[in-house]
Amino acid sequence: MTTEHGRPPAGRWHDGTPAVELRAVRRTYKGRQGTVEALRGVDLVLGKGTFSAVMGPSGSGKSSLLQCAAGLDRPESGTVLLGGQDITALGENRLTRLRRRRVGFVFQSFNLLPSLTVLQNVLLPQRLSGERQDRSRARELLAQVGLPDHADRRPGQLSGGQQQRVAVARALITRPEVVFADEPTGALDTRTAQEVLGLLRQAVDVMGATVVMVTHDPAAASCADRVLFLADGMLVDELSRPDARSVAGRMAALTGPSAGAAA
Ligand SMILES: Nc1ncnc2c1ncn2[C@@H]1O[C@H](COP(=O)(O)OP(=O)(O)OP(=O)(O)O)[C@@H](O)[C@H]1O
Repeated sequence: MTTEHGRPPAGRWHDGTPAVELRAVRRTYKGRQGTVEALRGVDLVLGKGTFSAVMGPSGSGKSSLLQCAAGLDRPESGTVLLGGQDITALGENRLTRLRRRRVGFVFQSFNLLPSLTVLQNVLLPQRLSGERQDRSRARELLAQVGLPDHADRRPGQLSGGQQQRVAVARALITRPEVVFADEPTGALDTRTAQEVLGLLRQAVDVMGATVVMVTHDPAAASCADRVLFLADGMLVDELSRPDARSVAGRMAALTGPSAGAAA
């Protein structure tokens, strides 16, 4: 796998099948300050084999959207479907099993286990879900993310960019239908960020995965097929085949002095 990414070969894997669907999803938080409506009725369909970026001002509901879509959190009301299956109707144990087998995660802070080797970290989702641990696939993925000789090292011996590559390999080990990435490049320098984005892009283009990525960075968002813009818990805009300049322009409209009017 190279780490370059260009424009997606549009629709190579995307046949119109929905990978993730949100229907009238609401999420509220009750706190001392009162009730916060983090998501106020979000409807969304993300096609199989597509790369979507989620952007919006701070507090607009991006993480809440990702958490609900990934089955890490439950909406107050509304429905979330993964591969056509209603995950909001599942009990905790079945939801956990489904997440482990069918969903991959990449976080800003890498979240590798320091006491495990790189190879063991990549195999962890299979170990947790009780599947056979496929060491040859793990080594293959490590080679694809550019770390063929790092399997026996510990995460602490790797750079931030290398750790995030391991996290991408780990996210892909179970051949998940959807990879959810929350600010995956937030802790990386520009060049390393581009390399990690290239790996996510290739997961879509080569493996047919569906990627959903929250980001604050217009350059990162421009690697996606589609950018969704949230404001005040609602989807207010979107861009297809984005470039960094147009993404930055839309964001400025949401965060600038007349943002209320734009949203
Ligand atoms: N656990 C919680 N308890 C109370 N309020 C919460 C909680 N989590 C999120 N919120 C509130 O819900 C709203 C949406 O939060 P969310 O984290 O989804 O936004 P975000 O767009 O991801 O923000 P950021 O870009 O700053 O990470 C915010 O007003 C936030 O304060």
